[in-house]
Formats: sequence, C-alpha cells, structure tokens
Amino acid sequence: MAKIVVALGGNAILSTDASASAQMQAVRNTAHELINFIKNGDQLIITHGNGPQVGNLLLQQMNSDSKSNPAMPLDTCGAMTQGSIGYWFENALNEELAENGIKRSVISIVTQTIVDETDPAFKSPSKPIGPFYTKEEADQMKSAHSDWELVEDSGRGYRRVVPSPKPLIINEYEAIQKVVEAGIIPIVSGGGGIPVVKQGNKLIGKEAVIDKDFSASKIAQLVNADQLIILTSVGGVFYNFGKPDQKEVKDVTASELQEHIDSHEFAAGSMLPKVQAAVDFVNETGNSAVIGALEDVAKIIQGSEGTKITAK
Ligand SMILES: Nc1ncnc2c1ncn2[C@@H]1O[C@H](COP(=O)(O)OP(=O)(O)O)[C@@H](O)[C@H]1O
Ligand SMILES: NC(=O)OP(=O)(O)O
Repeated sequence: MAKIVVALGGNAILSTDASASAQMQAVRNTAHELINFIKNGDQLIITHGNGPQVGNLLLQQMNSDSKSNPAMPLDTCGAMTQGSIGYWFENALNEELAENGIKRSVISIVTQTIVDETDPAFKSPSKPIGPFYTKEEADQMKSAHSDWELVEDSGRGYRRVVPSPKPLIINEYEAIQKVVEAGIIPIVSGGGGIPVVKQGNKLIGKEAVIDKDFSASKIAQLVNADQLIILTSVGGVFYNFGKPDQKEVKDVTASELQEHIDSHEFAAGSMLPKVQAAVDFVNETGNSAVIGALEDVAKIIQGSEGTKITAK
C-alpha cells in the first residue's frame, strides 16, 4: 500500500460547461478514475486546481459591489472554491466508494498555505485564472479594468493573471497527516491552498492564487508520501511539445528534467509548474513522481503510462 498525493488539473473538474451540474459530472468521472487507486489498496491524498473557478467567481463578485452585498477578496474566493469543489468531490467519491462496496470516509479540509510576504511573485502576476479570451476580448477587458493583467496562455487564448507566490508550508499538514493515518481520504490544499502570511499568531489572507502543483509537491513532502502523481489532460511530458519532432518522455531522472527546465523547454503556467513540482518532490524525498493523463490512471498504476520521474 502506497501513500499517494494526487494532484488534479482543470479538466478533472471543468470541460467547456462551467455550470455546477456539468462540473459535478466531470468530478464524478474523475472519481471513477481515482477509485482505481483505492481498489489497488493505496492511501490517497487528493488535491485540485481552482484556476477557472476562482476566476469565474471573481467575475461574479464584480456584480456585488454594494455595501450590503460586498464583493469578496481573492483569498476568500479561494476559500469559497475549496468549499464548492470539495463538496463535489466528497459526494462523487462517496458515490463511487458505495458503488464498489468500499467503506471509507472522505473529508474536504479548508487548507491555508503560508507564503512569504516579500515573495517577488506579488509584484509580478503570473497565474492564469478564469475564462479564456480572444485578443479582442482581452483588449476590451484591459480597458474596462485597468488593474488587470492578461497574458496569452499556452496557445489557448488570453487569461487574466494574478500573483502566485510559492508555498512555504501547508498550515494544516499535521491534521491532514492524522486524517490519513485514520484511513480517511482527505481533499486538501484546493487551488493550492488559501494564500496567507503569518503575523504573530495571526494568519492574514493575501490576494493571490497558489499553483496547485507546487502545493501538491509541498504537501507530499510534508506527509512523507511515497509518490506524487500529477494528473492532467496530456499523457505525459513531451520534449519539443507541439513541434513536429515532439517526443514523449517515459522515464527520466530529476536531474535530466531539471536540465530541460533550465534550458526553458517547458511552458510557464502549464507544464513548467508540473515538472518543477515533480522534480522538487523527487529531490527532497528520493521517491518517484508521475505526470500523466487522468483517463490513464489504471495504466499509470501498472506503470505503462505517464512520465515517471525518479531520483536515479
Ligand atoms: N512540454 C509539454 N508536454 C506536455 N504538455 C505540455 C507541454 N507544454 C505545454 N503543455 C500543455 O500543458 C497542458 C497541461 O497544463 P494545464 O492545462 O495548465 O494543466 P492542468 O491540468 O493542471 O489544468 C497540456 O494539456 C498541454 O497542452
Ligand atoms: N490553483 C491552481 O493551480 O489552479 P489550476 O490548476 O486550475 O490552474
């Protein structure tokens, strides 16, 4: 039995339809894949992104600017998405467990991630959130909201970007460890965790969105996970991605992957955080990490799919 942290990307929650019912269905499909780990006897710690959801929620806040119904700040929106996505996952996993006759408890934990107030990321927004815009729409949004920054996101359109400081510590990791020891499946650090800074005994929320891949790596290190598995929409890591000579990487050492990171092989905002998070986990623990597709879970468990990153 292995203790595995599984990080779930956008496609695990949202396809093209952002309605609650469509996202719940996507999460049910994801739970149907994740049950393979439980059947395999693995202990799961689940974490997930919130980029599309927190961006959409922020847009909804723009219609709530009255004194009696004020807009919520980004850290609170992050907490709200942990709640909604955690609720969807709890129910989807419970349904899947029941269908397979497995008695296990699932709990979603509101999780805060401590960041450094002086992290330069606060001055340089980089995390894409919310919907994709065409160039024309992006220009319109920029003129309507002078404080917004928008960037082109991996050839998929333009998106708003917000600061994304690096996680230092997952505030609730000791409680999460106890939950795991009790055999409960926790859903943690949703959206990378609510970004907070420590001031004396207080945790103060910051307007940012942490990359869930970096938080997944951090929580995996803190709970001594045997493996970190990052599930996304592509079967593995490619060198020369999108070019005629692109090549899927099957087995790779952390040091070889780091060389490719250093030579700017990977796209910021999409594959770069995944490979860096995986390399960090492998370097810190000596254990392995896998980056692969959500629909390949059964084959990833067998070791026939995904990019496996090892220490040696
Ligand atoms: N070198 C690469 N290898 C594989 N996929 C890449 C690479 N560079 C960019 N990508 C893109 O990154 C996407 C995964 O990133 P993203 O969609 O941001 O992840 P998430 O699943 O966490 O939301 C893939 O679907 C693929 O289109
Ligand atoms: N917070 C975060 O990394 O979200 P996505 O994975 O959805 O971008």
